[in-house]
Amino acid sequence: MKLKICGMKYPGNIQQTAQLQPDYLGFIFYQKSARYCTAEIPKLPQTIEKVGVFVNASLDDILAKIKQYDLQLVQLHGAETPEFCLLLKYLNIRIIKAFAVGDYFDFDDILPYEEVCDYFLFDTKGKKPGGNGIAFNWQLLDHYPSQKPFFLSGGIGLTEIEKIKTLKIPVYAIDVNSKFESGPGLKNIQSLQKIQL
Ligand SMILES: O=C(O)c1ccccc1N[C@@H]1O[C@H](COP(=O)(O)O)[C@@H](O)[C@H]1O
Repeated sequence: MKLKICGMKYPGNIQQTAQLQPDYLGFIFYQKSARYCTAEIPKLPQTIEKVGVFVNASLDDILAKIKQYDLQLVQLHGAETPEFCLLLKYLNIRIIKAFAVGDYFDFDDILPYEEVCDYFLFDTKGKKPGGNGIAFNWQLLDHYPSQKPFFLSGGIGLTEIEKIKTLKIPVYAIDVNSKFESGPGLKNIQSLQKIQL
């Protein structure tokens, strides 16, 4: 199982987190988030892929951030349409399409995205578009109908990681965020060091 650490904001903290060699580091480009990233991202080891997280951003905005930060993937965490994803795909941009999961989830919703994104991500439906710090009922994924690899996110801490390891669902990567913070965007390195996948 791969690891994405999301919501990075402070250069020194980014460098310390990178030393833990996660597979992905995520940077939030959603202005209303307390984790909104305006930092200069330090040079990272090539094994770490930089993911820009966007919520209903314009194509121009996404392209500008990809260029400015040399992002390898975009995570679309809003109501982006399959047509919008297709536009990005034509530009050779790799896409993680996020879906908010409530008490119920209709997997028909992911079908139009099957051909136009590289990964799915399932996060908890909450008051905010992301970073709510709450887990959803993962058993809803028992009937996952797709072969596409997916990220699991939403309130994942050390206890949740241990539970995820026992699940039968094919989790490609876990995405951790607020449960490993000392403050918004400031990751707690000691807690992150305890992650064992
Ligand atoms: O973290 C944010 O502030 C955020 C804002 C807007 C979109 C996505 C955001 N974060 C993503 O939310 C999930 C779950 O985070 P948490 O563990 O529940 O805090 C994660 O995928 C982040 O990428």
